[in-house]
Amino acid sequence: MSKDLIITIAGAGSGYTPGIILTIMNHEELSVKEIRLYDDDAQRNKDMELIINFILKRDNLDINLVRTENPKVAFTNVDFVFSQIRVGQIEMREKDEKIPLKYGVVGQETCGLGGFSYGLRSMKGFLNLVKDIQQYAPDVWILNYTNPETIIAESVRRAYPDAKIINACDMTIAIEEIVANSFGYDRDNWIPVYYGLNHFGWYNSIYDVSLKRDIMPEIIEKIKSEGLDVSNEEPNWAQTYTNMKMLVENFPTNLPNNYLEYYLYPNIILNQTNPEYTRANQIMDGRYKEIKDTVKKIQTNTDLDSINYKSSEHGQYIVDIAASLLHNKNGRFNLIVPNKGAIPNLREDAVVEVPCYVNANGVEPISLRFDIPDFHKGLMEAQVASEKLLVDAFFENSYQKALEAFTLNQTVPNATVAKQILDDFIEANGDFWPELH
Ligand SMILES: NC(=O)c1ccc[n+]([C@@H]2O[C@H](COP(=O)([O-])OP(=O)(O)OC[C@H]3O[C@@H](n4cnc5c(N)ncnc54)[C@H](O)[C@@H]3O)[C@@H](O)[C@H]2O)c1
Ligand SMILES: O=P(O)(O)OC[C@H]1O[C@H](O[C@H]2[C@H](O)[C@@H](O)[C@@H](O)O[C@@H]2CO)[C@H](O)[C@@H](O)[C@@H]1O
Ligand SMILES: [Mn+2]
Repeated sequence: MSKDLIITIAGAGSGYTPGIILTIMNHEELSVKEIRLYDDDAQRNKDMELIINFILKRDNLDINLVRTENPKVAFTNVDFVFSQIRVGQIEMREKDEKIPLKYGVVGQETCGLGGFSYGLRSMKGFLNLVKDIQQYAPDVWILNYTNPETIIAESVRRAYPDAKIINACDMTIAIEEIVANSFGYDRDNWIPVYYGLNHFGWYNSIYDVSLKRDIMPEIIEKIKSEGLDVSNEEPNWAQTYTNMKMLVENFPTNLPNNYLEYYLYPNIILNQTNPEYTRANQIMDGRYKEIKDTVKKIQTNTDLDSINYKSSEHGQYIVDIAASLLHNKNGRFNLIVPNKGAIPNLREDAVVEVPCYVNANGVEPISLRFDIPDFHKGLMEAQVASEKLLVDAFFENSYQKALEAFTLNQTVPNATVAKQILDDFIEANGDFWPELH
């Protein structure tokens, strides 16, 4: 295969970049001649350039690597953009998590009010990114991981309805992976039927083609009796997957997305959270430190054998989507798309996460053959409405809509607290947020 593709990674300073590039380089169906690292933080971009150059040389991988902070250079003549930006970086994530916690409310990156604070920031930065991509590469496919994904997807749909964007989340494959590994299944045999909003959904069934039955009921029983095997997980994710047992004990009809813990059990999550040292602090001391340590090792030529970035499920998922588009493979992926009847008894203008086929013509969502239960529908309707109000607030510069969004969020006990947290976030976000009046 002759090498022809150019891929740009936007938000290249992210610690996910080495895993994504290693997946690209080892993928049999993608023949890439150039990878461009694009980030608006030159230092983070340079650090990643150094790491990627080291890996390419070490592994004898032949590719043209370009580093740029200039959108024109990043996007001209490119075939795919993989986007994974974090507007405001980790320092603002820390505020997203800690400000609600001051008021006894869940503080999380993508769920609850932390997710709304991130959402208003992320929409502003992401829509600028899409504007640049549209200017220099109007026909390019954007494969997006940038969070919070439902809010991003809704805002792009309103501002750039013709943009070719696929919004994907790695959470469901991570759930499937840990379930399969815990109980000895082969998930290559699975046809999962999943529905929801991003970080807010449930499995309806998991048909195993080799066992010739829906194995979701027995998976739920196994989680109830044995719990998931969290021995290979870092402590934060181990706690999350351990909490899945409680979720299925109380709601045993469907395998849930773990992120529902923030909406169904905020009381328990608050007890498990240290308001002085949140997930952002763990990442500063983890992924961020690993990047800096790796740069130092390369610069000082020491301990190079310990540099251990690997291809991962996270990279595999987005790269497989690109291959399915390129080679018309009709691969099946859970993606974040306008509902338009895919979930028949949910408002058609919701942005939902459902199984989709991906081919040369883009994304073809699968319509469920059943109505979702009232419990899920009720939870989702409140979530959809609150997320839509937040997007309205962004486009209309409306404080009132933002307050309504915050008040309606199911992690919030009352409107007084919603207003206090909103006002704190306005101050903390400054120019990262649109003006609200
Ligand atoms: N969808 C998923 O399932 C999934 C999985 C993992 C991470 N994510 C998301 O991917 C993103 C990256 O996560 P991370 O933890 O690696 O973050 P990170 O902060 O380590 O890296 C993100 C990079 O984006 C850069 N950036 C910020 N604004 C930018 C802009 N306007 N233009 C170009 N670059 C910009 C930053 O400088 C930073 O280097 C986040 O949005 C995160 O929520 C999503
Ligand atoms: O707290 P972080 O930054 O480590 O993770 C937040 C992201 O969590 C999900 O992705 C996980 C994935 O589920 C896990 O198995 C592994 O692959 O790492 C991923 C990132 O840590 C979630 O889907 C993302 O949207 C979050 O950004
Ligand atoms: Mn996700």
